[in-house]
Amino acid sequence: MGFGWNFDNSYARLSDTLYASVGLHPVSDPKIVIFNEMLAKELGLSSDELQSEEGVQILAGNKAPEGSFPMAQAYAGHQFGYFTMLGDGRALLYGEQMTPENERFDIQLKGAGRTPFSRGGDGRAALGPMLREYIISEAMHGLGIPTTRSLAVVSTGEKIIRETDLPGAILTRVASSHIRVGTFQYVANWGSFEDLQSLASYTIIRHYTDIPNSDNQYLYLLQEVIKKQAELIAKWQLVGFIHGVMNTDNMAISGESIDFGPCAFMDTYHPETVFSSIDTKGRYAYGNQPKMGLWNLARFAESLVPLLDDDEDKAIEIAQGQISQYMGQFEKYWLDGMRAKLGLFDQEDQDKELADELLDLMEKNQADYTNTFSALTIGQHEKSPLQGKDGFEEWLQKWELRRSRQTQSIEESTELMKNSNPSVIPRNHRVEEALDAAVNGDLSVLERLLAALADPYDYSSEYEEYCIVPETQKRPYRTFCGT
Ligand SMILES: Nc1ncnc2c1ncn2[C@@H]1O[C@H](COP(=O)(O)OP(=O)(O)OP(=O)(O)O)[C@@H](O)[C@H]1O
Ligand SMILES: [Mg+2]
Repeated sequence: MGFGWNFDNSYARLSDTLYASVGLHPVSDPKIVIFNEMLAKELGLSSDELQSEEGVQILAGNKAPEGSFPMAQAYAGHQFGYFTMLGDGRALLYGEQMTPENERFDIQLKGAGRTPFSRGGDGRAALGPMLREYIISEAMHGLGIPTTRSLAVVSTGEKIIRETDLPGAILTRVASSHIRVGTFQYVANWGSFEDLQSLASYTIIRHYTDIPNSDNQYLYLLQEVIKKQAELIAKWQLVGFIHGVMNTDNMAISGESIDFGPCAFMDTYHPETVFSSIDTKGRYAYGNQPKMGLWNLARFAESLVPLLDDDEDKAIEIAQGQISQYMGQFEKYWLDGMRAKLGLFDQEDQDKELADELLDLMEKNQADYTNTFSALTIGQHEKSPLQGKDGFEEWLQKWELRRSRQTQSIEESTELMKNSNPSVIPRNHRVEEALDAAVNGDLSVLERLLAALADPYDYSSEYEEYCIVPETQKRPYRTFCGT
């Protein structure tokens, strides 16, 4: 039956200032480590073929699939506030697969070798971090959060040199596109006005097709991207996800979460939580994510200025007007999500205060964020990390009174909570445990973790072990980037 490749490479039809076509850099002994059969099916691809000898060659970047157009995309970005030229330095885009449902997805290899944008890097990636991206992206998908996906990880059979020698690997990433805020920054800085116009028009056709008949479609694009990011970052906050490296090159215009380098889920609730070893100032701490989203969107708006009005002052004013909507939108998405987490269908003025009081209690008592909500969900308050803590009883009474004031039954409210509060998240110690075992050749731990993460709102006891917080963390959890 063949692989099922059905490429239509629209990005390659744009100006070649946007990308560099690249050759392949074969690896010596590629082997499949993990493969996502469900995703392959959605893409219209044959799992059997892709896992065959020839398929592995394709997933390793040793042989280009039929109809592909291997390229590295150009982009720039603000990294921890500093602007620089970047581009795919270790990623290779095969092209856009058209699915049986006629949807378009980028098929990209991460870790496929050097490109014209590699600067001093080797273009490679290590097995641990690629499996980590696989786990977290699939966990995000399970949680119902827009995200890039992972089709496969193959080991390369080659060592890569970091602080120590590490096994090399390549991730096949699937994304609705890889257009980033940094792509617009690149074109605004180094491309022509026509390049900017064509990238913006292309983005609208690819991601924002519902465009109304408007005089200024680029203004509409700005509006929609702001809304999508407000919604996305609210979702991150609601599950305690910390991206860790929210540089403008890691913000996708589609509204998908992208680049799961040093990310991690928060266990103990605290707004200042940071896991990334390089984020020494806490720029991308949990509580800063909404405003870093705003900062990035301001950079996006700046890139669009030439398209917003012929008069630059007027264009800047228009851009600022849009950017000023973001925080309000974020707060609305967040509060709507928080109401659902608390089993509330309707709205009362005091709801934000009720949620904030619960978060304060968690912060004061170093309570586990996920387990506090799941204990409320199943109504087993004796299991709550806040049980017996000062002020919790009073809070519970207030919450129960609030719940009883709505027309929906307690059963309906509980159902809403079950669909809004994950019982399973990829806890740091579980992710590390799965990675350790996988790097040492035992994939069973990873496979079980992935099965649990596929259905995180399932409150059956099958995966109970993933809800347990370790008694004491040996040392503060740290994640590392770019390895
Ligand atoms: N080993 C490497 N060799 C060459 N370039 C690299 C390497 N590691 C990272 N880069 C480049 O450094 C920049 C920033 O890296 P970052 O960690 O944000 O991205 P990434 O994880 O490689 O990719 P993505 O954002 O596509 O998930 C990117 O341009 C990336 O291509
Ligand atoms: Mg990146």
